Amino acid sequence: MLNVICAIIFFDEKILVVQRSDKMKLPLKWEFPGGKLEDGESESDCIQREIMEEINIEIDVIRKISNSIYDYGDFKINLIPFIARYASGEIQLAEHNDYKLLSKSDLLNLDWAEADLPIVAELLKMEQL
Ligand SMILES: Nc1nc2c([nH]c(=O)n2[C@@H]2O[C@H](COP(=O)(O)OP(=O)(O)OP(=O)(O)O)[C@@H](O)[C@H]2O)c(=O)[nH]1
Repeated sequence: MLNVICAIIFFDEKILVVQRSDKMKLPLKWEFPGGKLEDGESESDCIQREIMEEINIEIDVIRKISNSIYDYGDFKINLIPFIARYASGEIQLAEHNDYKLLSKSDLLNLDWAEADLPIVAELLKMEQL
């Protein structure tokens, strides 16, 4: 099983979501930025590294929320989400096709990677960070 860390990054009340490119696995699906945990790496180091590599910004990690295990058929993932706050830098996409800053109530309108759906549902229920 693949351990993937992702970040739900708040810019004030808005949340950053990114769209996979048509050349990636799960083409054009929306997800939270992140990536695979490397051997010996802490989850917190992993998410800060991935966000800098993919989005070019610094974040403050706040806390972990419930993980989501999903079997895509050809691979199975354990998706581990962290709530975070934007700290500094300008968004520049290295791999993704597009991004949006959305309020919580708009999240459900996207075509999400399946593994993200329980995470989006939990986020919608959350009263505060
Ligand atoms: N970063 C990220 N990955 C997710 C999410 N949801 C989800 O199913 N995934 C899947 O987790 C897998 C690992 O993420 P990745 O970004 O490191 O993988 P990748 O396919 O871009 O890289 P690869 O081509 O080297 O395998 C991807 O297949 C991706 O589709 C999510 O919210 N964020």
